[in-house]
Amino acid sequence: MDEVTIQRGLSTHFKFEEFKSELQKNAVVEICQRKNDVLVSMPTGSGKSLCYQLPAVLHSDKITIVFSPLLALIKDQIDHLLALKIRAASLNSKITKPEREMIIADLKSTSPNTRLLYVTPEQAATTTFKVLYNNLHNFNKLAYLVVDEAHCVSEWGHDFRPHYLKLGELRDNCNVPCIALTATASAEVTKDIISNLRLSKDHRTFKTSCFRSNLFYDVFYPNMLEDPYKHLRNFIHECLKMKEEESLPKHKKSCGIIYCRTREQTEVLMERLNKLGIKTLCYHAGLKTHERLEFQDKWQNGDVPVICATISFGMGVDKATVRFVVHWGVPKDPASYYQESGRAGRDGKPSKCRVYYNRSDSKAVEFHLSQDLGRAGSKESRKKES
Ligand SMILES: Nc1ncnc2c1ncn2[C@@H]1O[C@H](COP(=O)(O)OP(=O)(O)OP(=O)(O)O)[C@@H](O)[C@H]1O
Repeated sequence: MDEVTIQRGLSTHFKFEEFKSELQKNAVVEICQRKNDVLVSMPTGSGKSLCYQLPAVLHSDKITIVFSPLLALIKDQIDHLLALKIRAASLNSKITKPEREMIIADLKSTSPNTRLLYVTPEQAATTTFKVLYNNLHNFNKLAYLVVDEAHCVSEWGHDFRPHYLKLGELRDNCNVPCIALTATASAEVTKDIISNLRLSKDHRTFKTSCFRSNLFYDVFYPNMLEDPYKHLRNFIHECLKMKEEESLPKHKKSCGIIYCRTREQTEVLMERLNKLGIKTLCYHAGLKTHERLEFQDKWQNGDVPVICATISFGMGVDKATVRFVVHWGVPKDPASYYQESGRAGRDGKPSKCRVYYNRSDSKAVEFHLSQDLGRAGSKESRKKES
């Protein structure tokens, strides 16, 4: 496939006049050739999804299967693609029987309209999926197998998911190129991705440093501050360029996320900030579904600029104008912190990431470290045994 066709596809289907980076372009061009397996390791917000979505759309006679870890993430991707009039679907427990039947009928037809099919690794392990997959493979209808958040295949990854390991089995006797994508892959994780997903020896890698030059990080100790809540309010004013008497930023889209460790913390902090004149909502798994959707919508539309959330908020949140990410308490581990703070500044503009770190948090850090060390130890001993 030539570069002119690819460039035209970028503007026709995705409405972008140029690639976000040279690396994004090179990855897309390589993937479009369908010759090799490809590993894409690029920072949060760098446009990894386009690396497989554009090639998937350009191979208009085939289907791309995307393995993705979370239904919320899948929903977000599908909504985005449907808005661009790209046929994408997902087989999961949340869809109705008629919807499922319609998707399967299309996938079984001689010329399916579906370009991208999203499934979780757990769904990929079901018999229904395997039958469908074999059928598509045998009739040469598959363009790519895409593994999003590929670090989940590795026990060294911060997000290890045992079902991800089984995805490698789908690649046995399969000649469809595999595209693995991740934002956070250490050398160990990269090794595991390559071996667990059985990437070919001559696979191509498109990797860039995880450094985000527009993000500015700092740490404050609440114990040493006169009033941590006012300190946070001043930080919000500064990041959103708000004056004290204003309750909304001038740029309606400017906003921020405050990650808290517990549901209760999100509510307490929301209340405090509202009292201090900052319009704030909360988001956690304890809210009713309709409340969660409503609150996320209000934040997404810019009606409320700040959201206090547990880490369940974030995966799939793709708002370009997040000007700050605060951790009200210590993050779980460095890789999670990179992912979560990476929600900031996706439009490339300067943005801030701040941790408010309590001395008591060090106990939580020690606990997580000892868990990680335990995991690393058991992995080493399993390696020795095998
Ligand atoms: N060529 C492009 N030009 C302009 N914007 C782009 C381009 N490609 C992607 N984007 C936009 O960049 C943003 C980030 O893209 P995407 O969600 O794919 O990032 P990501 O690398 O998957 O990040 P994460 O790992 O955090 O999920 C999206 O809003 C997307 O529409």
